[in-house]
Amino acid sequence: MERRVIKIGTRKSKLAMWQANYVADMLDAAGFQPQLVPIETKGDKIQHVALSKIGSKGVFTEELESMLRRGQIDVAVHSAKDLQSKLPDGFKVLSFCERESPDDVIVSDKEIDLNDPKLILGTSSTRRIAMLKHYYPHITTVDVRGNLQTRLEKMKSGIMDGLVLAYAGVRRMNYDDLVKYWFDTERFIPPVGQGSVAIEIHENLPVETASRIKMATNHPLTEKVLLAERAFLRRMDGGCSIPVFGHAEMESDGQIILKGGIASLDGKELIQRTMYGSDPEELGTSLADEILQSGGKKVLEDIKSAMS
Ligand SMILES: NCc1[nH]cc(CCC(=O)O)c1CC(=O)O
Repeated sequence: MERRVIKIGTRKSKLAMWQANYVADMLDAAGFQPQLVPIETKGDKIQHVALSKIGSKGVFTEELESMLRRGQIDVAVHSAKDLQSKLPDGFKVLSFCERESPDDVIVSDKEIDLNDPKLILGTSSTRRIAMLKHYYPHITTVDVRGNLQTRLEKMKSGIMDGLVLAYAGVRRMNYDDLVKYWFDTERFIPPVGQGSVAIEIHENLPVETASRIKMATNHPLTEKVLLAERAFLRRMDGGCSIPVFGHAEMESDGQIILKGGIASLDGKELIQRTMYGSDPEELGTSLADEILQSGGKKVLEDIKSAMS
């Protein structure tokens, strides 16, 4: 039988290419003929502006989605964390690949003492900044954007002592030996989706092909917890520039445990709750409602008005 070609749309950064190759390998093993189609997105081109200021949702996904819609690619590979919680009409997440550790770490070429009153850490994430301000108010943060390689160069030039990054990306780029501190998942809850690679498709992809791709790439356990996290994010109406965090795991009895919350931009307020459930959508939505009713709504509105 002829191997069906699957065109995989991806961003061009090294990490994005790692993710696309990871999916390509799984498709190859399942009898497809994968082909990478690397493209540059708006989010990659605008590097000097903080992401929270570019503002528009989907700066990393729009171009890939228009190629999916036109059938120029069959699937788009993203970090699950970069995918909007509400996809445009006609699109869906087909697969969530097996999750790597979702935690944040500090990467540096020297030892890091979190109690050092002069410590300067690089990050552009409003969530990481708010969390740092909350738990370590003496730490100074500086904005740093660009791909992992660019960020590491900026760090080595001495502007900052270390970078706060997702361990998953660090691992995939083989920078394990630069990890100097591992944040505790219980306190420093990661963002929704961190650590999992997601495959997005448009509904015009033939159902038969879609289901074969899903069989070859989807990790059902990861899918279940990610659906809970994403339902939570959708209800929170967060967007990537709001310090919303959420992380779900499967308990041994088959229940999902979902922890999540929101912080104010200055880190002074941090609302966090934990909930158990078996239906991912219901669980995610209930946790968000609980947080919104417990002061989260006010925090969210204050952030939105500060940003507009
Ligand atoms: N913010 C960008 C981004 N998008 C995905 C990852 C890698 C981790 C992942 O795939 O979840 C990173 C780097 C980081 O946050 O340190």
